[in-house]
Amino acid sequence: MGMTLRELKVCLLGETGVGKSSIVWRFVEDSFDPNINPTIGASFMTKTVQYQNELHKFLIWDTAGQERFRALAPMYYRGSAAAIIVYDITKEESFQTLKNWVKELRQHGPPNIVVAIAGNKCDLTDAREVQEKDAKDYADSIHAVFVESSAKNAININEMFIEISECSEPHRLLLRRQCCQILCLIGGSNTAP
Ligand SMILES: Nc1nc2c(ncn2[C@@H]2O[C@H](COP(=O)(O)OP(=O)(O)OP(=O)(O)O)[C@@H](O)[C@H]2O)c(=O)[nH]1
Repeated sequence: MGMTLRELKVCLLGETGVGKSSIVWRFVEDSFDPNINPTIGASFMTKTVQYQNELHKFLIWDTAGQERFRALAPMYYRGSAAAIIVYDITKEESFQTLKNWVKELRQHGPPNIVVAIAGNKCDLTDAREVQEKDAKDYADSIHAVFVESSAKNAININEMFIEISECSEPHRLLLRRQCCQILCLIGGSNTAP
């Protein structure tokens, strides 16, 4: 029996150096490079995982966090089903930048985009500047998925992508149902499947 394939376009946003590329690298290749270079423009990767008898194909756009690339971001978040906004738990300023990304997505992003907030580098607890509870409360207030992650130690990376996929699912099923109804109407039937 064939499996259903679901495609999900995901973009990563957040200040430079918070670990966006490292998160993608950990998810796609299950590896970590402490000397990874800053992203130029954006990079694209895909990964397909099997989850509950379905194949979930993630189409991942990793954007560059450096200010000079900021204007490019809309090209990547437009049309995305989900956005992972990353901050660094050891840099309070990166959490403020995250809030600006949330505002921008609300104003200019797709209306039903699933937002996930990742407090990355949670292996560096001694240098923590952002309290987990504060970030979680903020994420709850905007109905976002929230994890503290470590690309270095492979904490909550796979889990976050699966959660994003689960959150996106009802919307996608709803869309499919609407498509079916439209097709039935075109075909002259008034009974939706
Ligand atoms: N300790 C620790 N370091 C990390 C972690 N994730 C990333 N880093 C390090 O943080 C630095 C920046 O990581 P990147 O993945 O390049 O960050 P980025 O957000 O993609 O940066 P830009 O491409 O400039 O936007 C690198 O030295 C990484 O090795 C983590 O979970 N823990």
